[in-house]
Amino acid sequence: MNPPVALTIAGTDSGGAAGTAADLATFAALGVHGACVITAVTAQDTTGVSDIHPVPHSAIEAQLDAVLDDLPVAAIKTGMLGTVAAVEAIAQRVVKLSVAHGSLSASQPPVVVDPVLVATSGAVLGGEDVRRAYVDHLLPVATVVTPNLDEARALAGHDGSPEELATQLAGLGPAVVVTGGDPAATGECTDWLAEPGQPPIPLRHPAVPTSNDHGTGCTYSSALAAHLAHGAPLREAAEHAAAYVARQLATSRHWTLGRGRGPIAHLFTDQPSPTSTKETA
Ligand SMILES: Nc1ncnc2c1ncn2[C@@H]1O[C@H](COP(=O)(O)OP(=O)(O)O)[C@@H](O)[C@H]1O
Ligand SMILES: Cc1ncc(COP(=O)(O)OP(=O)(O)O)c(N)n1
Repeated sequence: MNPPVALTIAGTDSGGAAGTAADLATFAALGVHGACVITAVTAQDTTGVSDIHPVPHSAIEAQLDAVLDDLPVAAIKTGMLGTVAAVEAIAQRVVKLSVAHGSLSASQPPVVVDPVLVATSGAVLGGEDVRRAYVDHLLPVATVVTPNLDEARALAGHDGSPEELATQLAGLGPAVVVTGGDPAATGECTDWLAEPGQPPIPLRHPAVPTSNDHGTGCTYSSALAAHLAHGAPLREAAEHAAAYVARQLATSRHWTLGRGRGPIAHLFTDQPSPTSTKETA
């Protein structure tokens, strides 16, 4: 039987921790064939981002055509998009896909949007115009959006508790997982899941004490997309994704790679692949 296919639309990280390196490794670890559309090339290591080179719009469109015209994509994840043109182009593709599949069709691939705006190192990966484009164009057509607390505040346009922000952003149309919590203070992470029209739910798990966490958000959103590609319902997919991230953080916690915040592990772990409920062509 074929594995499900997931597509990541994201930037590269030359240090191999975040971006498409994290996404494709996570897909593979979770039994999903990964395809990728590169939106930007970054010169990046464990200490920060030193250069960003956006991929020309026509090359992004050509990659999207190549993948979507050929492969049976069961889930899409977006990471660093970097420019307004890229955000708008992806939003238009999602609308086109929903028209092609019929908006209520179960075969419409879920779209996980990780609204990458600022890296943990402080590097700006999407400016104010990009933030606006997410709110106006991509969030309304996404299945689920996975901002960390800073990104949720930026998207909502004000400070607030994670549950308030999750509820507000879910009002734009997608389900929302505001990730993170305050692991250093509480020893626990709380991700808030809000589905449109429903009260937000806290998803709690123990925090792994580590500073090797570069790529954590990318790994989480890819794991979420992988579980959705296997046919898991959203809450279950979110819980499995957090468990996967915790296991990978535990694997890399004593590593001494690089001078800054080291990478989350992308090595294969002994976690069994999820059972797929989807058949693919
Ligand atoms: N120290 C940690 N231990 C366990 N899980 C963590 C830890 N830090 C973050 N997570 C989890 O990783 C996922 C991504 O969260 P987050 O760190 O907020 O992403 P980002 O890298 O975008 O800031 C969430 O499920 C969050 O709860
Ligand atoms: C190319 C690229 N995409 C996304 C990120 C952000 O990564 P994330 O996993 O959200 O968090 P940090 O790596 O910043 O801790 C990135 N840095 N590069």
